Amino acid sequence: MYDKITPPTTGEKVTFKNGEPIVPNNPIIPFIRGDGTGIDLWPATEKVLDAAIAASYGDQRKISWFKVYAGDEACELYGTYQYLPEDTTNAIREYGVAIKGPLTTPIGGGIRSLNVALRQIHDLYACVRPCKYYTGTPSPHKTPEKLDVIIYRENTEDIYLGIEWREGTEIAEKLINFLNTELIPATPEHGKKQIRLDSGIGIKPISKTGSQRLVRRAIYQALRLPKNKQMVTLVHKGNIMKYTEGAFRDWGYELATTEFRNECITERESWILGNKEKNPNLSIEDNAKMIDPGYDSLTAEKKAEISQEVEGVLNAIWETHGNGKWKEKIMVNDRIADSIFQQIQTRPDEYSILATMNLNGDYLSDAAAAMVGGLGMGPGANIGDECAIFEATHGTAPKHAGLDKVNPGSLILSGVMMLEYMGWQEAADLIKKGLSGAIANQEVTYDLARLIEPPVEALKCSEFADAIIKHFND
Ligand SMILES: NC(=O)C1=CN([C@@H]2O[C@H](COP(=O)(O)OP(=O)(O)OC[C@H]3O[C@@H](n4cnc5c(N)ncnc54)[C@H](OP(=O)(O)O)[C@@H]3O)[C@@H](O)[C@H]2O)C=CC1
Ligand SMILES: O=C(O)CCC(=O)C(=O)O
Ligand SMILES: [Mg+2]
Repeated sequence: MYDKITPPTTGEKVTFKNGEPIVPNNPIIPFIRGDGTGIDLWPATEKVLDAAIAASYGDQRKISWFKVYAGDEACELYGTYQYLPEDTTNAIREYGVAIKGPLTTPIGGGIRSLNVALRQIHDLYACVRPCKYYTGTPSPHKTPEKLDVIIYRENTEDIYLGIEWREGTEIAEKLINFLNTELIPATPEHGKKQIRLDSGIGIKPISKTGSQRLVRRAIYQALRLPKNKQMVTLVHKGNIMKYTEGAFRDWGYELATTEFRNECITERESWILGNKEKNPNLSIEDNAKMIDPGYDSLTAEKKAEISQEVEGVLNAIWETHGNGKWKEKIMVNDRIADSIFQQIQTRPDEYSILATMNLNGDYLSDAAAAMVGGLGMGPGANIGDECAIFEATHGTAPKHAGLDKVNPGSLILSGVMMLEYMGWQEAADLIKKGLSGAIANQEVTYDLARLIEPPVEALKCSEFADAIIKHFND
């Protein structure tokens, strides 16, 4: 079945039922070492995962690792330009759960991202990136411990669909002419806008299906969190791009208030109910004024719309959510993308799950990781209904490659996410304990060592892995 790889002789496949993995005690897990610093990160990660599993379960549980190839290593084995062989995608499909190091993507020309290709091929529509502070981690932020968010980033559309045409090509020119002469004039709201002929063109599709399945996963995750963290924030730039970013927000709210009606309350609904709770005799119009401070200067039509909204909410959910019952529900709100970047810094503890489209989530996950110690501490997972691939938020960091230097914390914590996904919580907890112990003892790699005052001597990547294992016994 495979051309150049051979699965381990012992172990079984992970299977899936209703989107959840069923994990045997000896799963076969494909791994991609990765380009650049992958050569340093993967051995450190494998060592820590194996040690934690052995310490937690003895010989009752064990991963049989299955080496598969992508990126530079794949070209060495399979030949020129064979960056993502079918062997690799077939193995990931067959075994269901995989983990990978980073893979290089050239800028401008060259191959399209292998990382993105893997997410697309396996329909791993939710990119899940928790940003949580480990005590003692040096951070550029004053109160990093207040940040504890999980970014749910849509992982298959928006810029990831990758539909674009280079400036000057026949199709780009054809498309620009079609837009300028037919589509834009046919859409009155676009006025006299025209696209310059020397433009590259990219298409940014945001679908209702893609948005809602992502938000659905985010809400399910919120249901698993403690009550005070049950909050989902829809991140968008809907003030500028109404039918893509704005639609993402609207579809998110629609899902929350239909499929999860009993579990969710929106922020605006909470204001309407809260106003009536404080003053049971409040008129619909006065309530409308309170939820929309600019109410008095609105048109009659807009005022009527807001009053209808208030009346609609009271009629629909006063019985089920009123009299403070809404405080027990998942709070769904939304924030404009630029604003959320400052909000997570100025009011980090007011956020929990951030549901985003693709590009916003890409930026936001690096920025949030920086607050809790940097990219060396940023884990991630790409989750679909019948497959999952775990990988760090960062890339190949080529200038550090092969130096046994970079922080493996991000890939190790991605492994922790994998263990949790598999239900192997004891091993996951042991690694978190070891990591916390190493950091508290200032046994850290260069990226964290340079932030500590006074600076401490940095451990190598491999030494940090050993330190984590040593601190299992703290
Ligand atoms: N999922 C994936 O595989 C991803 C792949 N990429 C690809 O990676 C390549 C390089 O991208 P680039 O923009 O340089 O971004 P990187 O994330 O690879 O690196 C940027 C900087 O982040 C810091 N950093 C990254 N990883 C670690 C780590 N493990 N420990 C400590 N610090 C770390 C380093 O900062 P400093 O030097 O200041 O210490 C590094 O120079 C590109 O080809 C890009 O497309 C990018 C993102 C994700
Ligand atoms: O695939 C790449 O090169 C970049 C991917 C990326 O930035 C991400 O997954 O956050
Ligand atoms: Mg990124």
